[in-house]
Amino acid sequence: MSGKLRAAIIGSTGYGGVELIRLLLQHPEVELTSVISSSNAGALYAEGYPHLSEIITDRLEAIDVEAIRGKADVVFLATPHGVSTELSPKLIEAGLKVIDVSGDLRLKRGDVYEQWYKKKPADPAYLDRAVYGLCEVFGSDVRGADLIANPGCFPTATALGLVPLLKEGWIDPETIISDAKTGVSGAGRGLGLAYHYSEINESTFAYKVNKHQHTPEIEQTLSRVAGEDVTITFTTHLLPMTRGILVTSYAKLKQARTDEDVLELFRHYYEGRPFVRVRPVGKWPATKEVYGSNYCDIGVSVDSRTNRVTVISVIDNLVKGAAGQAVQNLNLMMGWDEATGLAFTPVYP
Ligand SMILES: NC(=O)C1=CN([C@@H]2O[C@H](COP(=O)(O)OP(=O)(O)OC[C@H]3O[C@@H](n4cnc5c(N)ncnc54)[C@H](OP(=O)(O)O)[C@@H]3O)[C@@H](O)[C@H]2O)C=CC1
Ligand SMILES: CC(=O)N[C@@H](CCC(=O)OP(=O)(O)O)C(=O)O
Repeated sequence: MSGKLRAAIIGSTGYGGVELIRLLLQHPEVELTSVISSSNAGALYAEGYPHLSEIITDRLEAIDVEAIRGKADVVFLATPHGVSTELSPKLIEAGLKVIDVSGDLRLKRGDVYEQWYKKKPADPAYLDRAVYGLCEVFGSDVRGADLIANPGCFPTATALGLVPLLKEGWIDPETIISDAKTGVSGAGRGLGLAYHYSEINESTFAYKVNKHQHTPEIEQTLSRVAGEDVTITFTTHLLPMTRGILVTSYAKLKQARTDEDVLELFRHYYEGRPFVRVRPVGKWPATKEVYGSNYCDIGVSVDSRTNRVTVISVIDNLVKGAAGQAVQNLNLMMGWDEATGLAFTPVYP
């Protein structure tokens, strides 16, 4: 026994799962004990991911709650929507801690989940029990929790760019528009026509317009922070890049403010938070500047003619938008330093 926390990953063969492996392998308090697959148990993990040859020599294991209980203390679920709905209650009842990277436990209202995900919602007892792990905003709820709903990629970037303004009541909640762009790894490793090289290369397009499943998740966070119902216009676009999300949000300020006022508000709100970097006025963040890292970089500006604020936030969808925030949540759950195992620099260029 190493004395480390033992971790298993269900959905380990997907992009979220393989990113969790990268992060957990160099986490000083964690030992990765089980990589699990619903479809390929028995195969060598590295056969599907040759970049991990001689690094991960394990074979994939089947989903077996009893076996997982014998090998792990915490389970990460990086599975398609609908899987955690069924599996998380069983894992929790077996005494395991669970961090769910999928959308199944994020929305507190089952009817809203069903409307946007077109799937049966989880048992309300587990929706109540799941702590929504947007670390910089609700991190204090995560300490000591055993079931975490890890936020979605777009909701992380969008909410971090709007929360300080709503918390202080600086913007009119009815005027928020968020325009989001993502790389193709956001869609996972599965094949799809839209992600075919010749379809997305040298092209860009909007998708799920007014129907994106992250809309109610963003609204749930913003409403919680604002203390009133917030409804936003949210549009996602696919770009020909592998990783990265950039969200541009616009809203009407209730009073005249300057660039410096808004900058100061953001700097104050995120003071001491290791993964949010607020850029100086006029310096706009790029996705490449957070590539492979757990940072969310934010730039702000006020248009004095319209008294609208523009906020630009960027993350790596697979790190701060998925595996990195999941590890950050693990750190908070366990009472470790929030940045344990995550203090690496972005890959640049
Ligand atoms: N990609 C991203 O940027 C982000 C993804 N997410 C969410 O994380 C989750 C995983 O996404 P991602 O890794 O991109 O997706 P992938 O499609 O790359 O991987 C999903 C994995 O789930 C496993 N799986 C499929 N069906 C089942 C099943 N019935 N039971 C258990 N496991 C199953 C598959 O592996 P196998 O067949 O080996 O079991 C597959 O490798 C999704 O819910 C996604 O929405 C969240 C934030 C960002
Ligand atoms: C490019 C692409 O398709 N991205 C996905 C990102 C969603 C995701 O990753 O899933 P969660 O709902 O679990 O956060 C999408 O827009 O639906």
